[in-house]
Amino acid sequence: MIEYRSVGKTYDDGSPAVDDFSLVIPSHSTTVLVGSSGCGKTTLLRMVNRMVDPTHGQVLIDDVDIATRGPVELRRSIGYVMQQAGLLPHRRIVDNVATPLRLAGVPRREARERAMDALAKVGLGADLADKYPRQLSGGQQQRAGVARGLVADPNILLMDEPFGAVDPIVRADLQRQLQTLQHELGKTILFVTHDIEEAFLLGDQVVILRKGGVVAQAGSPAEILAAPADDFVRSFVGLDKGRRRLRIAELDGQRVVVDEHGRPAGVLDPTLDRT
Ligand SMILES: Nc1ncnc2c1ncn2[C@@H]1O[C@H](COP(=O)(O)OP(=O)(O)OP(=O)(O)O)[C@@H](O)[C@H]1O
Repeated sequence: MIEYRSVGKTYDDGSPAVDDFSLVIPSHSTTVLVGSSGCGKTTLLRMVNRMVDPTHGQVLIDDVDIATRGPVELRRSIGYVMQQAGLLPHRRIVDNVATPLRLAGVPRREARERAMDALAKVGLGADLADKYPRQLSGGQQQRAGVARGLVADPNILLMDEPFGAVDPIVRADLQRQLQTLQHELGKTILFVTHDIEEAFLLGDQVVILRKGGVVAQAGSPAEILAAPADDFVRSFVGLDKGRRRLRIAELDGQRVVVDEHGRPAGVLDPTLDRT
């Protein structure tokens, strides 16, 4: 479990990126921080591995204040996947993925084997292992970034807009794969995005932020959609545009679900009630 207790961060230039933020992130589930650019998402994410130290308040992991832990040791115990993958250009993919293990003192041969396993887990073939990042597509590089985040088998995985820079089809593929991996691995994932669709797709808990890291609403996607806290949330999740307000209509004896404007969103499938 990760807990933010009344944390704030003011950078040296005096701008308060986060004012007063509290949140509990349950273990073995995915929490998504979502909000517009500059609302403090990255600042909050980086507080968990001490890339950013709060100006006030505490961050606890399993009830231990992480200010009492060495930043280097802490960082090695937490997986981190960033936008643009962040691979070192002059290192082969397998060596990039093995980096967290090598830094932790794992012998070269074992680190390579484990890196190969991690690459397979994210769907990258062994033929890509000895290539350099520039020889891979953007999506493949992101997969390698996820493999590097997972290679040391951390309990916590921080993901900062990891799929932000790839096209929508590749992005959907990466999202599906993360869902499958998480189903299997059950990590505690903290994921940052500005895309509400991605947040609803991946998040068990979704935290909608306003500027200054102010929580507009936190809850499951269903809770947020069923009872948006205010007009800001209603607009942020698209409830004001009619797209998410659905009703049942009959079409040739079939029951279909349509939006406010009558555009079809899907069919009602009674067999799903039993799953
Ligand atoms: N190192 C820094 N020094 C000074 N100000 C910073 C620094 N990092 C972030 N900020 C400021 O803090 C605020 C929050 O930034 P942060 O990157 O946490 O937001 P974000 O929601 O992740 O934004 P984005 O989606 O654009 O990455 C912004 O106003 C930003 O300019």
